[in-house]
Amino acid sequence: MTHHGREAPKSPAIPVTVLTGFLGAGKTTLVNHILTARHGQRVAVVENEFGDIPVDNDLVVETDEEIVEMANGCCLCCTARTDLIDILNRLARREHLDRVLIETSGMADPNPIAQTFFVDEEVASRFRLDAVVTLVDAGHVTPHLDAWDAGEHHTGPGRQVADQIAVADRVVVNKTDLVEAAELDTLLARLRGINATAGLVTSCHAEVDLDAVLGIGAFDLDRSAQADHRWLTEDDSRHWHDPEIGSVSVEISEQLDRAALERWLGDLAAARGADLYRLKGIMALAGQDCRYVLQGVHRLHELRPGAPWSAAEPRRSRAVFIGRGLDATELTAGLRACAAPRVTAEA
Ligand SMILES: Nc1nc2c(ncn2[C@@H]2O[C@H](COP(=O)(O)OP(=O)(O)OP(=O)(O)O)[C@@H](O)[C@H]2O)c(=O)[nH]1
Repeated sequence: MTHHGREAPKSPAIPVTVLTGFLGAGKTTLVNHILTARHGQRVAVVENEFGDIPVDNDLVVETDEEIVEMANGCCLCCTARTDLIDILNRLARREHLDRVLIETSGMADPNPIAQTFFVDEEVASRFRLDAVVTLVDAGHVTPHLDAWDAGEHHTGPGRQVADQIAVADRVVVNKTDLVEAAELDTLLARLRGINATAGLVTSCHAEVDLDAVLGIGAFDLDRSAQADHRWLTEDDSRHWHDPEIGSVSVEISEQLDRAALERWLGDLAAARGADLYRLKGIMALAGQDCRYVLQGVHRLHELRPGAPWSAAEPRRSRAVFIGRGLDATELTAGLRACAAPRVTAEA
């Protein structure tokens, strides 16, 4: 484009951080940590969901200056790379954008996402990939890595977990509160075995120094000797998902009884915890004026008060369950059975 016969000055490329990590590792927690830190930057967040009902955008903190864009549907890596290009090109037209964070779904292979920054010219001219940051759940990753080591390469999520660690420029080992020091040391050594070059940082509730995750410059041209050329070669054999892993979304209009919900969640965790990788939702509890945020990873879950319901908003509960061999009918019926008694009697 010319301006008064001269080349218009090119604005500097906007750095993009791809946040990846298995379900529940702490990606949204890290996004919120970054958004709420006092860095004075305008940050756009691109969220990708695994599940029919978008929940993640409700879990990301609301701030005035940041923009949240959604890329719904299946994994970004399978179907939505063109969506990502469209979103980025739209974002590029905005003024004052300092940085983009892409939070991938816990099931996504970050490889094709990162490739987008090299293969699409328009994107490449506006944005530069800063780094792939992989979150690891210190409390839950070990069984996945054990399965991977045991050769279960095609039957479990171990491959995704190992891939996400392998492609990282920085690994954030989160949830250190869930493990003893010795266990953490063993895990760190194991992670170095999978990826010897990525810097490792540990965190609790993803509270890391921003310098540890932003401005890494892993793909800078002047550091190209270190660049990982796997990004530039499309290899379909790496593009794999476990067919048994899926998501079940449930949306119900009845208000829920908190005690019944807690009881059901406890039973579900006991019976299906190993296969229930992730559980999250916005719950409408009877007698409460605010939404309740439900978060779960395997057998652990928490239900805590969130933002108040706005007057116009229907008080509905929405939940997404992600795991292996989940039974949609059973989950839907289970959640419905938690409806507060008064509402059940009217139904
Ligand atoms: N104990 C503990 N819990 C944590 C920590 N960090 C995050 N959590 C909790 O773990 C749950 C999952 O965290 P998220 O940030 O939503 O994880 P995520 O990777 O975005 O999850 P997906 O979107 O499902 O892939 C939430 O209940 C968090 O509050 C931590 O350091 N320790």
